[in-house]
Formats: sequence, structure tokens, C-alpha cells
Amino acid sequence: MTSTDQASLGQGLSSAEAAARLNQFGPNQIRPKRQRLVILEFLARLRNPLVLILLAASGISAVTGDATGACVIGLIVLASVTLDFFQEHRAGQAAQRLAAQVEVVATVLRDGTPCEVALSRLVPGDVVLLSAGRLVPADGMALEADDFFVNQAQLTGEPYPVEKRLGPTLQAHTWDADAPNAVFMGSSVVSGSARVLILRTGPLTALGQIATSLEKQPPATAFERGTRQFGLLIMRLTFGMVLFVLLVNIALHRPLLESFLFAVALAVGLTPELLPMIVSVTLARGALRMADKKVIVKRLSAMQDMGSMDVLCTDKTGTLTEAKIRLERHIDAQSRDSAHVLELAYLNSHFESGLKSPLDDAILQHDEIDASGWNKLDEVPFDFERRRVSVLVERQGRRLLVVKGAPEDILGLCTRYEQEDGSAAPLDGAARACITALFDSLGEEGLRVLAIAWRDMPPDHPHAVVTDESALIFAGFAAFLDPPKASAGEALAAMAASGVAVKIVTGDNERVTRHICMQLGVPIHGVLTGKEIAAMNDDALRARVADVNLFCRANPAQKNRILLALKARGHVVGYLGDGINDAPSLHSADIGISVDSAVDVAKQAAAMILLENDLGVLHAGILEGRRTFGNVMKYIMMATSSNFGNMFSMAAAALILPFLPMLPLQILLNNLLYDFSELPLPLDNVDEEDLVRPRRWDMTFIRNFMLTIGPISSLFDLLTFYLLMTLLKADETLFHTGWFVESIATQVLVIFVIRTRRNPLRSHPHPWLTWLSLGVVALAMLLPFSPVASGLGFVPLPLEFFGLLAVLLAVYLSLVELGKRWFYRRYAAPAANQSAERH
Ligand SMILES: Nc1ncnc2c1ncn2[C@@H]1O[C@H](COP(=O)(O)OP(=O)(O)OP(=O)(O)O)[C@@H](O)[C@H]1O
Ligand SMILES: [Mg+2]
Repeated sequence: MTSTDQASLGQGLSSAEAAARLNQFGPNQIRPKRQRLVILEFLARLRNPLVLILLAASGISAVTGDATGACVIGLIVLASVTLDFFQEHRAGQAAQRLAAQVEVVATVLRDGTPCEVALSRLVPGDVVLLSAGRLVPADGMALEADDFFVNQAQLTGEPYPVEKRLGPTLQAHTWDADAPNAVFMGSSVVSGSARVLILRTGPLTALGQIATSLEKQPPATAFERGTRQFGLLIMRLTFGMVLFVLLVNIALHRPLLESFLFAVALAVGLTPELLPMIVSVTLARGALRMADKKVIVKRLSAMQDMGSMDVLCTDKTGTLTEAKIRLERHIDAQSRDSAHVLELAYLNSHFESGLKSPLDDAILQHDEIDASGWNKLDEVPFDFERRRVSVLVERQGRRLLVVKGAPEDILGLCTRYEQEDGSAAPLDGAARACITALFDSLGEEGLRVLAIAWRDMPPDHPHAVVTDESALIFAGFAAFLDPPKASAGEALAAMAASGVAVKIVTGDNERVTRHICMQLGVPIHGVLTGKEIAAMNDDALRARVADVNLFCRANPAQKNRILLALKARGHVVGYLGDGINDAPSLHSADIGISVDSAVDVAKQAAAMILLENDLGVLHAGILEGRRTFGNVMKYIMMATSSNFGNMFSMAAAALILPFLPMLPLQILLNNLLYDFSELPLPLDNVDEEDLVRPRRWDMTFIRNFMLTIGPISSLFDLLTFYLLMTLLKADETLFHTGWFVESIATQVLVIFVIRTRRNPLRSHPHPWLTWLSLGVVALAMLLPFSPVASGLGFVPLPLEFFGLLAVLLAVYLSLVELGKRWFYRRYAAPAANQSAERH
């Protein structure tokens, strides 16, 4: 530590110094995202090998004579790369702005005053103020600590909170992980507060070092795997075809360079180069639409996962129930109202420095109780394994340990119970049975219950530890009403109807949760408790998870195991939660969903944040996800069927015709126009029948579609060749022109057939798609009559051609429509290709 650091401990860094250090140390991110200049991002697109080959080849052809051709090719390549780039860049920017809205911040002293700074902008030397629920933003050392407990399970796997105290001065380069004052990035504050000096940020932190040494890439989502497979399929086909065309042309002694250019242009025409752009634009558009519904999508690909999600796990408080909890009763062991129980509960909630749970808020708001005579000495913070919290308090020389928590656990720790007159009687079998019966009856009424217990502590006992929670005196119960949310029942029913199974995963007990489910009209068809889960190995759990829809008394690790078991069964699983206990599951879920009011770790781990905690918008999100899926699928189906068929016939024609069927630059222009017509695809409407089930990437579906529609396209093109040659007696340039126009028209207009399972007249495309497609076709028809025609190798078309074109188009579109109907009947009954449940 430098002397300026020492001097600045009190008030932190100055803004100027912080900015300088940010430059020096880089952002506080484990894997810093490279911020590239826009121009570099643009140039990176030219790195595509096909584009490079094309530019090189046209460069050679420029040198050998055909300068205009080469220039046009260069321009076309530039135009299509630019088109692609701007769309994607804009979409990415919009998505980034959205995510910034829910970015987790830290409270940092800058220029002597506390201010909120994004985690990524922290630097060594910053002084951070931490309290319960906050995230430790980087590695550092505690300068002040007040009952400061953190959960560092992410690093050590240890589920219990660890107390951090003051200790020796630490240095960034001689780090001592075991020092009592060392805190780590990725831990979250369970209770208490602290002032922490940041020493190491980003990749230099302990978490960063593990992450970089393992280079753990998040596993590819089903969708990413799908696009990759698809890319491979196309690549193989392209390679085969290009090789074939080259060999044929060489065998026929055609000019080598031109044949090569032709082959490469074919390859460009075959590549679904718009796919990445279509994917990111659809996703970004989906995310923007979700933002209107008060849902912020942090990780764009989560939109797609929402469309595939078939199981949603959710916790209970605040999701299924109203966020407002009320304290209804505070009663002793005999079910009489007890002021003492309320007082003890109040002291416990008042003094505990952990994140106040809604139960604490309910106790504190119930009645004003005077706690001023009491002094807090220490506490044992709440954790989800113990499910209780203790405070050690003192008044006029009397020391009490007051414990409140889950009744099942607390009763096990009690040896006596408090009677009406305040005396303690032994908790024998009969009394225990009585109290348990009381607890059960409260649960039947749908009340959430906490047990309150206490014991005297000797005056020489300054600290509270977990082992002090024994030989307690049971004081009574605090019972809460946590009414179900009116909208939740409806939302759950809607999700079930859309093929998403909802499972409730809660730390609360079975009775209360069942009661809520009954009120919401959610049938429970299988229950597992944390105890039962603890006794199962992963295989056993995997065998059970599908049939169970209520998991109760589950601790954080068990919640996570449930989730992994569901994923292992092939489900796409969403997880909705807001607590520290939900963070591991939010991480492992395919789609982690949290709320804006959640603790920082949960928000950090989530892929999606609900600004309003309402299950209804989640259903809307699922449909939105399926919509994005549908539109990406349309592009893929177009690329594999019609586009592919066209290119295939081009290759075949090269074999039959005495000349090249189209000039390389015409193929590229054709491709550019076709791409252009597909730009509005991300906006397109998706039919309802495509939204009723979860959608998954299905390679067999794509392959079968390709094999059905592709040949129709190819055969049809060959028919066109024949007619061009025989009816119009076309020479080389007329042939090129005629086929260019025909090929654009068929390729572009077939979208109206392919984009829907229905009769095309019964499904409404987005107006932009309609107009742009028609516009592109019109443009292609006009080109041969324009001044640039000769530069592009076109000649004006005779009138008969357009008559022929009209007939051909009508026949072609009808044929594809018939082929499509046959395909859906044969291979895919409505939505049946997406299996929701895989056993
Ligand atoms: N502030 C508290 N003081 C004492 N005990 C608590 C407190 N908060 C929770 N508990 C106990 O811990 C249990 C688990 O906590 P909680 O219900 O918050 O878990 P969860 O899994 O987040 O549940 P939910 O699905 O309701 O969000 C509770 O049922 C209760 O018994
Ligand atoms: Mg919770």
C-alpha cells in the first residue's frame, strides 16, 4: 500500500485518481469485455474467409482486365457487410442500454462522500461501505467491521456465514486468504456492516484467478449448439458444391479465374450470412418489447431460452404471495396472546443486523415496542441451513439470548417452555405434542409461523455463538398472514396451458405452501422435503423431480440440486428467486430471473430482472421468446430450402449450359437483394399455433424441410432454364438477365409461403416485410432497363418474359405451398416436433 493509500483511507480516492487507476488496472470484471472501436468491429466482419477470398479473386480479375466487374463486386461486398453491421450494432447498443438500468452498484467513498458506482468501475484503493444484502465487489481488507458476516460459498463452498474482523494490514501482492479481515469478490454480506479497502480488482481477485485458470466458458445453450450444427451442415454442402462446380468448369475448359469467381460467389450465396444479425436483432427486439412490460433482459440469449423453457421453478414469498406480510398472532404454548412473545420477537428483529426479511418487517410494524432499555451485545446471523437468528441483549445486568426461527428446528433446541406466569416448565413429551399440535393447526390456517425462544446468559459471556442456541426456553409462536397474490393463480394457469410446468421450490414448510397453492388453485401432485432430498443421491433425485411440483424446506444447495436434476433430464429450466439462498440456482438455471428489489447476488446472477414482481409478465416473456425463435426459424428455413435449391440448380446449370448460368457479380447482387428483403424478418408476426408450446432447436425438422422444399426449388429452376432457352431462345446475356429476375422473384416471394404453417393468405406478415419484398422484386425487374444494366451484364427483357414469369411464379408458389402442407402432415403435426417432456 502506498502512502497516498494510507492517507486516503478515511475518505477514499478522489474522482481523478479513481479515473487514473481505472485506466491503469482496467475494469473490475473477471473477464473484461474488450471495448473495441466501432471501426475495428466493422473491419472484423471482413475477416470472414469467404469475403476475403472473394475480394482477392476480384482483385486478380481487376488486374487481368475486368476492372468494372471487380469494382462492382467490391461495392456489393461492402454494402452487404455494412448492412449486416449496422443492424447488429444498433441492436447491441439498445440491449446494452437496457442492461445498464439494472446494473448492480456499490457504495464507494469518492472525494470523501459516499456515492453509487457500478461494480465494474471500482479500483484498488477505493473504500467501499457494505451492509447486509450487498455484494463484496472485489478483494479487500476490512477497515471497520460491525458484526460483519459474509457468505463466501462461491469461493470456499462453505454454506455458513463467516465473520470478518479487523486484522493485520494486508497488501495486494502478499495476500493472505486466511486473514480474519480478508474479504473476497463474489461473497455477499449476510449481516452487519463494514468499511472495506479494495486491494485487488478484476482478474487479479481470487475469484478472477479461479475463473481464468479454469477458463470456464458457460456451457453452450441448446440454441447455440443448434446454430453451430446448422452452420456445419451448410458448410459441408457448400464445400461439396463449390468443389463440384470448379471441377466441372475445369473439365469443360472454361476460363479458370471466372470459374473460380463463380464458385466463390455461389458459396457466398449459399452462406446464411445474415443469421448472426437476424438472431441478435430478433433477440434485441424481443428484449425491447420486454422492457415495455417492465422486464429487463440482461443476457440477450436468455430471450431464446425463454422460448425453449419448459419448467419454471419459483420461490414463494413475494412471487406467489403479496409482498406485504402481517403479524396476526403472538401466542404462548397454550395458544394465549402473549405480550412477552411479541417483545422477544421485536427485540430479535430490531437488533439483528442481517437483511431484514419480510417477516422481520411485519414484526417491527406490528406495534411500537420500547427497546431503548436494551443493549445489543452480539448476534448469530440468520442462515438458510440453521433457519434461525439469535441476538444477545442486556438490560439492567440481565443477559438474554433471544432466538427466533423455523419451529421444527427451534423446538428441538428447547428443554423448557414458558408458562403464563412467566415460570418455565420442563418440555416433556406431552407438552411437546401439545405445542406441535398448535403449530400444525396454525399451519392449517395458512399462517406462516416462527418460534420464539430464549435463555439467560451469564454476565461474563460477551459473545454469542451457534452452540449457545441450546437448552432454550420456548416462549411461543409468532404467526403471520402472507396472502396469495390474486394475479398469481391466473399466471400459473396460463403457463401450464402454454406447456411450462411450474414447480415451487421454497425454504418454507409444506403446510403453509400447500395452503397457498390451494388458494391459488394449483394442484400439488408430488412433494419432496429438504430432509428427503438430503437422503437421496443425484440419480435418485433425478428420477423423482419430474413428478414433484412442490419442494419445501429446501436449503440453497438443495434448491440448486433440484435445478441441476431437472436440467439433466433435458429440461430447459427457469428459476425465479430473490434471496441470497437463490443465487446458486439462479446461476445454474438456463434462465435465472430475479426482481429489482432482490439482494445484489441474486440480481447479479440473474439473466432477467422483473421491475415489477408479477408472474403475468413472465408469461408474456415466454411468448416473446417463442416469437423470436419463430422468426429465426423462418430465416433458417428460407436459407435451407429455397435459397439452397436456387444455388443448387445454379451448380447443375453450370454442367448443362454452354456458358456460366450467371455472372459472379450477378450472383452477389442477387444475394444482396435477397438479404435486403429479409431484413424485416425480426419484426414479423408469428402465428399463434407456433406459440403454444416451448420451442426447441430441432435439426431433424430443418433437414427434412430442406429435403422437401429444396428439390422443388431446384426442379423448378431447371424448368425455367429450359423455357428460357426454348421459348425465348435466350443468348447468354438474356439468359443471365432472365434468370436473375426469375431467381430473385421466386426466392424472395416464397417467404410468404414459408413463414407460416397456415394458408399464406390467412397469416398476416408485418407490412415492412411485405413492402420490402415486393419492392426488391420490382427493383430486380427494373434493373435491366436502367442505365447501370450494361455494367451489370443485363439486357432489357422482352415483354413475353414477364408473362412467362407470372405463370412460373404462380406455379412455383403453389407447388411450394403443396410441398409445405405435405411436409407438416408427414413430419410435424402442429407443434408436435417440440417435445415438452423428455423422459
Ligand atoms: N428473519 C427471520 N428470522 C427467523 N427465521 C427466519 C427468518 N426468515 C426466514 N426464517 C426461517 O427460514 C425459513 C426459510 O426462509 P424463507 O422462507 O425466506 O426461504 P425461501 O426459500 O426464500 O422461501 P420463499 O419461497 O418463501 O421465498 C423460513 O420458513 C423461516 O422458518
Ligand atoms: Mg425467498
